[in-house]
Amino acid sequence: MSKTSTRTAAALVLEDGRVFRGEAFGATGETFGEVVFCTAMTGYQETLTDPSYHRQIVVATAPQIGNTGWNDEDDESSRVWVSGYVVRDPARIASNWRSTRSLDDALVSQGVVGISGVDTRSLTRHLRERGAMRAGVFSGDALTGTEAMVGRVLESPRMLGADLAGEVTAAQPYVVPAQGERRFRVAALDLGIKSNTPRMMAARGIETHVLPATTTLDELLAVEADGVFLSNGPGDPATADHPVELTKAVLERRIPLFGICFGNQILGRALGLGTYKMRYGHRGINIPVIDVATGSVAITSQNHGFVIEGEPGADFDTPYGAATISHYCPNDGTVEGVRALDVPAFSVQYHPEAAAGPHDAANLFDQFVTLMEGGR
Ligand SMILES: NC(=O)CC[C@H](N)C(=O)O
Repeated sequence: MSKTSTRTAAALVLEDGRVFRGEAFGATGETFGEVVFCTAMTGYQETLTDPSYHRQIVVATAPQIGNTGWNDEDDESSRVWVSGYVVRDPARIASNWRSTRSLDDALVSQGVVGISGVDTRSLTRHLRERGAMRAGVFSGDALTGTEAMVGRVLESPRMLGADLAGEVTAAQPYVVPAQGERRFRVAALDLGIKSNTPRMMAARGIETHVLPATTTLDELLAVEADGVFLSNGPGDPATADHPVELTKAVLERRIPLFGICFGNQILGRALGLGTYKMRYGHRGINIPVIDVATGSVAITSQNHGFVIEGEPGADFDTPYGAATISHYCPNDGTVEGVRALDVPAFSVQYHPEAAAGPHDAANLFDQFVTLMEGGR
């Protein structure tokens, strides 16, 4: 149990000159990133520790944040990755049987600069209309004149063209064992993998070999895996040339392949599709996805700002045979999945590992198992 006692003024400054004033939350200082909003009502610990949010300042649209504190179990990686956190009304008292400290304390101890007391509804409407953009959070000595702060924001790097997987990937390969008997071995390219992904695989008898983003084809093949997994991750998929080349080699060899989010964008590129930056992306845990083949809807966890080009349900030719746009989002018609029809490969833009989020899509890990069974 702890509370934010001192009130230090803070400002969120957007690159278009709009300023939102509030109070320092977490660490005091300055931070920069692309400001994006996340509509999840729960799961802030998973969001903040998801490497895909690297270099992003996340705005929580849920007005009350921090109620369940911070625990030792729900981290999706070894640290908080968001570059800043914007909330309306932080809980003054954290209360949960698993909580070991407050959200504020967790942010302070990891040096993450945040701001509270912001009219996050107004901010979200602004971002929805103008699109995600660069921003900075300033407090303490860093809080200066608006013009100077806007200038600092304009000097910070853009998300378009950002190559960030190398900044979040594991330095060394490591293995997550299967639970119970080992049925399969998977080589997982870590572009910003979340902890729950190998856990979901382990529960299905998969031993996961997590490999750094710079892994060569020879190193990948040396794992002698039954399947290859392409993880989620931060940055612009248009920069992910090395993972795309690896993926092409995997498709040529007909090794079963499954990808999530960044991994979907990489498979899309390997199949010849382009990617583009969305106006404000999809970030939340109740986003609908339609499976074109069955017409069924899954409610899913998502966080992406880029997307593959394509028409839902359209088949297209690739160097590896035919492929199809398998899933789309009914909110805006954007592509949510792609599947190769002549080689064993598929991927989705959403998060079947669902940390946090609903479990509607968990069966995609079972589909990966089925593909690997077919590959034997
Ligand atoms: N969660 C992810 O893998 C995100 C993929 C990519 N960085 C995007 O924003 O679209």
